[in-house]
Amino acid sequence: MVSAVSSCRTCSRSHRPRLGFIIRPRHQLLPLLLCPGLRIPRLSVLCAQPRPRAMAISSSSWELPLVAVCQVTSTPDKEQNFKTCAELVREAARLGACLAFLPEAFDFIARDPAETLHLSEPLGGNLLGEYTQLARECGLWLSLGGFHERGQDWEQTQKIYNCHVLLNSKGSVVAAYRKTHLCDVDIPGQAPMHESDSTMPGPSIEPPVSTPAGKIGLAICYDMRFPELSLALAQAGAEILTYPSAFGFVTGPAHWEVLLRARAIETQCYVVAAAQCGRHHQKRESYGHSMVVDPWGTVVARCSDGPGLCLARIDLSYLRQLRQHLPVFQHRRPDLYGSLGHPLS
Ligand SMILES: O=C(O)CNC(=O)[C@H](CS)NC(=O)CCC(=O)C(=O)O
Repeated sequence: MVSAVSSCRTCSRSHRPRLGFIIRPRHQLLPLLLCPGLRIPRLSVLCAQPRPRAMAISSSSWELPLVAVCQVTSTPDKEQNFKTCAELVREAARLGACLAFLPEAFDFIARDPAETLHLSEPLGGNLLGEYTQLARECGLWLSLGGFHERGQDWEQTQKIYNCHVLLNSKGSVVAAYRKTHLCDVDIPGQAPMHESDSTMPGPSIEPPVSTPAGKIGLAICYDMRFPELSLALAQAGAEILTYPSAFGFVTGPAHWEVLLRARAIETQCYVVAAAQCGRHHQKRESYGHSMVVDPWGTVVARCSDGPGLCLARIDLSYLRQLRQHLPVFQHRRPDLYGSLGHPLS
């Protein structure tokens, strides 16, 4: 089967396909023929949609939008970080993704707050210019998960925003969300995090944005601990929630996957979480485990250890079916606990 020459479903040419794997319901791995022209970076898992048995498959999964989740180890070296991210984004485009997600602090992870401030840039700076060109060159949308942004108030505050920027395939900024919950935590066994030393909390939640993969609600990392935000985004129409992250090694194993799956199940959204991994410098290390969760709560794609990417298809007809079968948003009791879902209107 591997050596047969056939018409490729990825590039439509005839060639000898190469063997990859697809995850099936209940975590069976099934062999899959992949396009050999594509250099697959450290593990790419293409995922079928696991569904509850009763749900029909309405369309061929090959027609569904494909998204790529990039996992990197940012360091204080901005130029090198850009090179690594750009390589993954180009790979995502070659693999057919319409949207690539980069993690929080994709631009850099500095050694201390002073270095963070020193390396930061405004949205109109050089780095965003390079990403604009990259989006255009590759013809895909980019979720830039957490950019250290010098905002309009930089001169007065001398602090930055942790800004999640969404670029369309022409490289235009279509949304910018500034992290609203800052991570000021001291957890035994993990380096203390005092994000507010260098960063201002964002003033608002952004309405979900229409993209080729679905309506995206923007959030960042620590925000995932606040279901109020994800419910507000879901009630405002989000179909995909995004949590670009840099989780630590104590909270990571305990909370990361549980929180992401809970947010997916309770909002009935896809959840995309691109993560930092590995050692950034002497004082900082991140947990990795980038993943995509479907609205049923199944992890449909995950990155392996180290930098790389994984891919998932987004099936909005499945999401709509699931919301019909399990209409939790019609069963809420705001008369008992108030309404969390209308701050965006
Ligand atoms: O520092 C930067 O440059 C970018 N910002 C971050 O990495 C932020 C603040 S230190 N990290 C988190 O929010 C981790 C949350 C976390 O680990 C948890 O919720 O358990």
